[in-house]
Parts: sequence; structure tokens; C-alpha cells
Amino acid sequence: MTIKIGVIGTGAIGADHTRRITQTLVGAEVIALTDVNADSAHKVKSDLGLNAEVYADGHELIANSGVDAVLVTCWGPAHEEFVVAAIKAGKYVFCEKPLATTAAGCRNIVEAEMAAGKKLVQVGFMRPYDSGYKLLKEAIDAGEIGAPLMIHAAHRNPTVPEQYITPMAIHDTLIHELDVFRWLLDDDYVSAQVVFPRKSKHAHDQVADPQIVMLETKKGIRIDVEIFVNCQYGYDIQCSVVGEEGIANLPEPQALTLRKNAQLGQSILTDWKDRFIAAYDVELQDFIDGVATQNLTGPNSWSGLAAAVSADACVKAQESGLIEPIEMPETPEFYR
Ligand SMILES: NC(=O)C1=CN([C@@H]2O[C@H](COP(=O)(O)OP(=O)(O)OC[C@H]3O[C@@H](n4cnc5c(N)ncnc54)[C@H](O)[C@@H]3O)[C@@H](O)[C@H]2O)C=CC1
Ligand SMILES: O=C1[C@H](O)[C@H](O)[C@@H](O)[C@H](O)[C@H]1O
Repeated sequence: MTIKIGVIGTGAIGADHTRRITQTLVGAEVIALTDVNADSAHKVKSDLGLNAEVYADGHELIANSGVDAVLVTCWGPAHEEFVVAAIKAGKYVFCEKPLATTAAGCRNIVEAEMAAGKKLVQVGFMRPYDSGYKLLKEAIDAGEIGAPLMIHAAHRNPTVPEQYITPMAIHDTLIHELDVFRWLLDDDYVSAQVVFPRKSKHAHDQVADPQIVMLETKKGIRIDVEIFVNCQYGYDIQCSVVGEEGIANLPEPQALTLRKNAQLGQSILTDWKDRFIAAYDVELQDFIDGVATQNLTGPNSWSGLAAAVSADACVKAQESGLIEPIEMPETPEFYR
């Protein structure tokens, strides 16, 4: 059985996910597309030679009885509306991170899914599918470094567009770390603080950049994450887990080391599409397989809510300059 997929939002990642479903993954076909910029949807259809229909909006696409599952890859503020609509239509939905830009939005999705009585949502937290993060998790779980004590991390982008503003450093960028550290450490957060170093001249007026976020977990682990979204030199994700008996570092992406003209160097990736290409493939194949077997096993709505609860506290800490508490709700039986 081929899973028929509808895509809401055919921008950068919507087009990339449509490409991978069409050219790389197995078991699914994109038969419906929509974007508020209709030209974008038509271009993806044409570029990939899809036998697909372009819909006026996401609700029309969801209502199409031929669509088995929905990809929500539009802007973050529009996620909640379409995820809830897909759930109410009884359709599986892969929602790119963030599930919603606030915890309140995620709670609405969780309540709709629990009312539907079936786990229909996978969230696009792809780092637990990344081979490097899986090596980190294996080392920690095997006790290779002893009990983790600290994490030093960095999330660096070369540049961001004008519409990227200060809170997005949390709910659109740091949200990856907020999710993956819970999984790596099997732990939850208790507080957050945000400090602002000297501002980069490459950062536009509406974004404080760089930022340093400091988190504390229930086990007492201290985490610092540098968010630097105008670093110019590349797309650079760093994660160093310091334990009682050793340090485990996220592997650098494979790259050629070149000795030439009295120089020694490696290239650095500049785009998230390349840095996590394999993880995106694996996460979406997992989603397709989960729909086919009616059993999703990837990051679920509760993962989205937990990350959003922490993100809300980080955004508050951006504004207050204080150490803000993070109160994580108890995980319902439905999501255990
Ligand atoms: N997992 C990851 O590593 C990444 C995740 N993302 C996430 O994917 C989502 C999209 O990001 P990008 O593709 O970079 O943005 P983008 O701006 O390139 O594409 C978003 C598209 O959504 C469309 N759109 C906005 N509102 C809509 C609506 N109500 N209905 C239909 N279409 C609508 C826009 O016209 C645009 O074409 C965001 O939530 C972002 O956080 C983005 C990049 C990487
Ligand atoms: O998910 C992503 C990418 O992974 C980038 O690292 C972030 O900075 C970007 O905002 C977000 O969409």
C-alpha cells in the first residue's frame, strides 16, 4: 500500500521533504500540495514531475479523502491550526518543529490527539535519528564517560532572514537542543537563563545575536548553548557532553582533510539540508512506515509540548534577564 501524502507549505523544507519522499524514500507518494504562495506549490509539482493537485489552502487539502497523511511544513505560527485539523479528520500528520510556537498551542494539539484516542502526530525533531547523536546517546547510556555533569553546545547558522526575530532563536532554533538533550540525558529541565554577549554587526535590528542559554536539569546537569545565527562561516552544530570520567563530543560531519599549498583544512557545511540529510531521510521513512503499520514511534506531540514548555521559559528569560523556572507537566499515560 502506497501512503498518499499532502504537503502544507512548499518552501525550503517542504520542497526538500517532498523531494525525498518522491526520489529517496519508499512507500509513499505526494499527491497534494498547498502554499499561500501558490507559485511555490506549482514549482515543486513541476520540478519533481508530481502527479499531484495543488489546493487553495491546507484545510481543503486535509479534507481530500485521497490524502492518508499530511506534512505540515509551513511557518511555525500556522502549525497548530493544521495539525489540529488533521487530527480531527483522523489523518496522520508529520509536523515540522516546532509543533507550535508556544506550550499553549502544543497543549491544544495534545488535547485534540487524546480526544481522538490515537497517536497521529510525529514531530520533526530529527536529531535523535542522526548517527552522530545516536553515538553520543550510546556512549552516555553505556557509562563510557560516567554520569554526565555538563553539556557545552552551539547552534550556529551562517545568516538568518529579516523575519527571523529574537524569540525565534528559542522556539525555532534552540528547540532542537531542548528536545535532543531530554533524550540524550533522560532528564528534564528545571530552570533557564539567557544572556546576550556583544551583538554581532551582522545581526539585523530585530534579532539579538548571539545569545547564550543556560539550563539546569532535575539531575543537576548544567547546560550552556551558544545560539549564533549570523556566524557567517557555516552551519555548525556542536555538542560536548562532560561526564565524571570522560568527555563525549558530537562527531563532525565527514569531510575531506586537504594538505595543499602549505595549508591543512576541511570544508564546513553551510546548510541544514546537508548537515542532517540522512537524519531527515530516516525520520520521514520512520513516519511513512508508522503510517503504513498504524503505529507511529517517532517524537510525538508530548515531545513537542515538553520542548515548548522549556522554550516558553527561555523566551521569558530573554525578556526578564532572570533565572526562570521550568515546570514540566507529568507525562500522561497516553504518551508513556
Ligand atoms: N527540522 C529542521 O531542521 C528544520 C525545520 N524547519 C521548520 O520547517 C518550517 C518551515 O521552514 P522553512 O521551510 O525554512 O520556511 P520557508 O519560509 O522556506 O517555507 C515556509 C512555507 O510555508 C508557507 N506558508 C506559510 N503559512 C502558510 C499557510 N498558512 N498555509 C500554507 N503555506 C503557508 C510559506 O509561503 C512558505 O512557502 C518551520 O516550522 C521551520 O521551523 C526549517 C528548517 C529546518
Ligand atoms: O530547524 C532549523 C534549522 O535547523 C536551523 O538550524 C535553525 O536555525 C532554523 O531556524 C530552523 O528552522
